[in-house]
Amino acid sequence: MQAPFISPLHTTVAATTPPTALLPLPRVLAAAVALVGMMASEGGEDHRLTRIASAIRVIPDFPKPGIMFQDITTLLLDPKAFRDTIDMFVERYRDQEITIIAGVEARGFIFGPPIALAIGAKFVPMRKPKKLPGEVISEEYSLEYGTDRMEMHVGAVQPGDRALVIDDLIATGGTLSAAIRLLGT
Ligand SMILES: O=P(O)(O)OC[C@H]1O[C@H](OP(=O)(O)OP(=O)(O)O)[C@H](O)[C@@H]1O
Ligand SMILES: Nc1ncnc2[nH]cnc12
Repeated sequence: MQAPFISPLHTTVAATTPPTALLPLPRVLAAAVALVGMMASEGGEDHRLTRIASAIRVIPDFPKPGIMFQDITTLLLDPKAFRDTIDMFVERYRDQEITIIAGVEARGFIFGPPIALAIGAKFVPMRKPKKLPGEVISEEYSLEYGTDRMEMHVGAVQPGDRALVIDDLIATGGTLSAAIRLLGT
């Protein structure tokens, strides 16, 4: 089994300290979702994690030297591991009054919608620049290998909404932080 990819924000941001005080409206149950972050914080307590961890392929030096790329496309080829992944998030968040799943392009678009449907929440896409047709708000952020900008439709989130951000992993945390700032805006 590969070594779990460390996702330091998951426990502090998503699991234990929702930064609702920082972002009063809409309330953001911050959310991090890093599949592998969950593995790192929960160890081997759930037998499903072993299969999920094994299903994620690690490709060294992609897209540039020094990056250990965590490839979730191999997880998608394993229906049981994919199902277990969705189920674990649903079990964790279904009773937390979440009204919005915010999925980060592109891999948050794979995991976010099934979780949203299962918990009865709206799905809000957080997109790369110039993809959304309506009025947008945007945030720039730094990545492990570059910079990017994220956009969200104005009005997608209403006061009182409680949002969960879904993505496949956290590396620097820049993407997740940008998503939280956007939702707070
Ligand atoms: O914690 P961070 O350093 O911000 O990195 C994590 C982000 O990087 C990856 O997406 P990427 O920007 O590569 O876009 P993609 O999903 O479209 O490939 C990943 O899916 C996260 O969104
Ligand atoms: N190490 C990594 N693996 C997969 N996607 C990433 N995005 C940023 N860093 C990454």
